[in-house]
Amino acid sequence: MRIVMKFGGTSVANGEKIRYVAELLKQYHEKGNELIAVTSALGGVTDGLLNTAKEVSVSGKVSHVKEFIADLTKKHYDAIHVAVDSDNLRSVCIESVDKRIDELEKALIGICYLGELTTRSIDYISSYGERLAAPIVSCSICSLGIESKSFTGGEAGIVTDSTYGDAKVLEDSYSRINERLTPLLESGISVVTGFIAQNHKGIITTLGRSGSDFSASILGAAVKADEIWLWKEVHGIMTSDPKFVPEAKSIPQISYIEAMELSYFGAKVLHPRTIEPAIKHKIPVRVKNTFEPDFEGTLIVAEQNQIEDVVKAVTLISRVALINISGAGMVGAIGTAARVFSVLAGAGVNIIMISQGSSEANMTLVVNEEHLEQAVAAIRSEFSNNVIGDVAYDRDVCVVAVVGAGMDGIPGVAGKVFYALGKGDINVIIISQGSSQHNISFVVSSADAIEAVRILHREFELDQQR
Ligand SMILES: Nc1ncnc2c1ncn2[C@@H]1O[C@H](COP(=O)(O)OP(=O)(O)O)[C@@H](O)[C@H]1O
Ligand SMILES: N[C@@H](CC(=O)OP(=O)(O)O)C(=O)O
Repeated sequence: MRIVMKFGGTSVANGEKIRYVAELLKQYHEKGNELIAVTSALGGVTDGLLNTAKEVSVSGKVSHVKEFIADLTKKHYDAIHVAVDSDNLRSVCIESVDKRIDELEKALIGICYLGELTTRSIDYISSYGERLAAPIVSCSICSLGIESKSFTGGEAGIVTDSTYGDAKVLEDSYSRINERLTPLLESGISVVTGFIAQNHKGIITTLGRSGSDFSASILGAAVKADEIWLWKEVHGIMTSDPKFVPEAKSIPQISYIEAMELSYFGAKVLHPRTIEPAIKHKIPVRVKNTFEPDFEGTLIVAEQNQIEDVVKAVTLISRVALINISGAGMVGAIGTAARVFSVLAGAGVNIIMISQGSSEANMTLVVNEEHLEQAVAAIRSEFSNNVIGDVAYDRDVCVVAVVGAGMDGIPGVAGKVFYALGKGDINVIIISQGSSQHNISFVVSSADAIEAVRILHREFELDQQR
């Protein structure tokens, strides 16, 4: 089988884990599979890079850069010493890591002096997590006697537009990746950085946080893989986030559409755009636990399962905010909603949920918390003519969603959801159901959110073995 295997930050968190991953790849390689590995940054490194860049762009403290670089160097040197056996390979690996850390240090010091951090520089800085990880994973594979070379996403052929932080992949990437990586499949395992790509000028771009899943899917589609495997620290896609719902169970099979809805509604197990290239080329995606490789995990496929559960999972999106726009002037004022949407689009704000009562005197929107200030400012400036009386907001909210294609056309699901919440004394602030009928989502206060998820998980008996 031809498989693209992606390992997330928790799977390559340190030298021991990288070595384990290399051994896992070796086993699958020796069984006759053709493999491409996609690696994320060592756990926590991307956050560290971003936090440091933000901090020094304000404080201008070069000493802070030096401390961060010393820690980062130690973390990667430690990993190399454990993950790479031969002295020769170790020094090759250290040389490539040293070169990258040196570039990174210069860039961070530049940010200290400039005192500004553009979206382009954020992508450049955050790319170093994966750019430091890939040579270590590759050298670890080599030290087990298998040929391996590492590539950045751009070197592998992923070219995007210049929407830094959330770049869109250009269509010609697929044939370029195929030309560059397919000939290497027979001889060994190519290791490609997840998350990062480049624009047509060769400037680094990123595919959005947690974008390594998406990278794997792009590469899988390009080399016409039989399957794409995403290795994680969990038993696949589960009926809820096991961090909040310890009884959550692994879902053996799920459709592309359900997986997309789950990731859109906050299941952090999958980057929301991961499935797009897989759907286009009908490639099955497996989500597996790195540390229990014999457990089947979840298979994501085009077809629905024969025996459908009405609800497959309950998800939670935190770090969102609610905006309530109200005013008597909105009643019958044609085009108000269009103006709100267009002004928010212009301000780069993504709307997660919308609700408008038939009285038309108010409209409620849910946006990512980080977009709240720009959203409120944009709406206030657009409606200075008193159509809108007030723009209120609340940061203390979460979106909860029940997801499952089986609820399509089945009466009573919404009734069951809201009856159970009522019984549990959970106040629902707004409700939304898409016309796809694959989800019902609603907003509750942050204080109630985890309890709401647990209540629904029990109500739909998701804690029972399937
Ligand atoms: N429905 C869900 N199923 C499985 N994991 C979930 C779900 N919702 C949220 N998660 C979280 O997603 C994370 C996925 O595993 P992780 O190894 O961190 O992936 P990666 O390193 O690829 O980002 C877990 O930490 C888990 O808590
Ligand atoms: N390292 C990047 C990309 C990524 O996908 O990471 P992970 O696979 O650990 O979620 C991030 O933290 O966003």
